[in-house]
Amino acid sequence: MQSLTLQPIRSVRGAVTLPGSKSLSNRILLLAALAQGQTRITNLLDSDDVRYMLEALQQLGIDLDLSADRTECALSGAGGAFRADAQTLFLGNAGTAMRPLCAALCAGVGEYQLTGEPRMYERPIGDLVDALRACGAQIDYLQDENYPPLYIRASGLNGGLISIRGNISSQFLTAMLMAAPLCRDDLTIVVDGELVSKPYIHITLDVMARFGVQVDNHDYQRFFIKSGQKYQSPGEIMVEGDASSASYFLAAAAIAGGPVRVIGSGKNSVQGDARFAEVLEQMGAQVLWGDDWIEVRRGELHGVDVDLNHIPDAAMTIATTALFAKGPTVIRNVYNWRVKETDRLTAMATELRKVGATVEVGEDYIAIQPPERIQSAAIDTYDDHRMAMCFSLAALGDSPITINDPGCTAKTFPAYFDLFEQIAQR
Ligand SMILES: O=C(O)C1=C[C@@H](OP(=O)(O)O)[C@@H](O)[C@H](O)C1
Ligand SMILES: C=C(OP(=O)(O)O)C(=O)O
Repeated sequence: MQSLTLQPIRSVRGAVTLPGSKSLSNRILLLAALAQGQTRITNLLDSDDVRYMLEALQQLGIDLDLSADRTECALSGAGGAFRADAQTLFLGNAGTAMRPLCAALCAGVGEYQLTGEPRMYERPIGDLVDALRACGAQIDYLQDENYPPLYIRASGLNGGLISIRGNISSQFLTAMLMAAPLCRDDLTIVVDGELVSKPYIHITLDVMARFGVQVDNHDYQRFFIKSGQKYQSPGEIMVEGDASSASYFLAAAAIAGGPVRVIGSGKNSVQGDARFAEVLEQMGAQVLWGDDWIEVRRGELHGVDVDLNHIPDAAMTIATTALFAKGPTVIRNVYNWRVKETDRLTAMATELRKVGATVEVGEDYIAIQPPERIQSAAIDTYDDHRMAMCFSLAALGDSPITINDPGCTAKTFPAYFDLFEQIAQR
């Protein structure tokens, strides 16, 4: 396993053009594949998660033409649900491929095996499978009950009234919503209990609307989708910059100077993670907002006690920013950190302690008391891109920080460490 040692960084400054959003790239690709007409997608993210979606669509017979740098894609939609022969689709550890494809495939015809990396087999999918079975889907678990790999015998989905649990992942509801217009009848989806990561549902509804499908949204608790609506290509569509990827650069600016401007996501962003900058502001940073950019400068940072359920991915960046704040920081309501790329509550606590922080972890929160001085450490990343990226901030202290397996950023941001170096001043 390779490692990367970051020498201490004195300050940061500059502008970063963000790669395309993972959440938007995979939603747009899937809906373009289900739509009538050709879609030209620009600023597509080139990363492992998107590659798995692209490869799956090609295996499903979708004709697509990628530019040499893989950030532009012309795709001819199937004009409805997939009808393919038995296929094994390998989806890595991409939640945004596994969950939405599972539902979309059930809406069509064919037999499919959905597989992935070992960690994917530890990430639950039972709540989605239950909802799909309530619409008549035939899905079998090939190993453990409630987890991939899955075997799907697809013959279309019925409509009606179904409920879905939303307390583990919003991606289950996203998957049902995107498949809903393909159902034989109108579909009403009721969320059973709490819904986590709610802003991602806003992204889903926004992309569906751009492909011509209307959803009646009753306060994110009940959704009605009229059947017979067809996804229509919008012609050309540009992917917004990734707001979760922006968080590392903005946090670096809040800690060590700036200004740093991220370009591609701003006050008009459809992504909930753009609101990460509000948390930095609450901690004492100075934030400027443009339509499609955000700029941050250093402030005297102080710890905060915050519920970050709405921005679970960017919330990890607050955990390492807390190393530089005065006083403790508590991040609450992030139980589902435990079912993502790794158990992020445990991993975060272990690695924060290595650099000298005092950390308390509960079932759904983490409390971080920063150290007097950040200690040099070799950070394990647990095959979790966000562990690697958010711990790069620890190099803004005055000790070198080693990141083990920095290549794991390939999941969503292969060029991360190159861009981070470009804003670093030593
Ligand atoms: O829908 C999406 O694009 C995502 C939803 C979130 O997952 P959960 O809903 O499981 O929290 C987020 O963590 C993930 O990176 C992307
Ligand atoms: C949780 C994440 O990914 P996924 O889309 O696989 O759920 C993430 O990117 O932090």
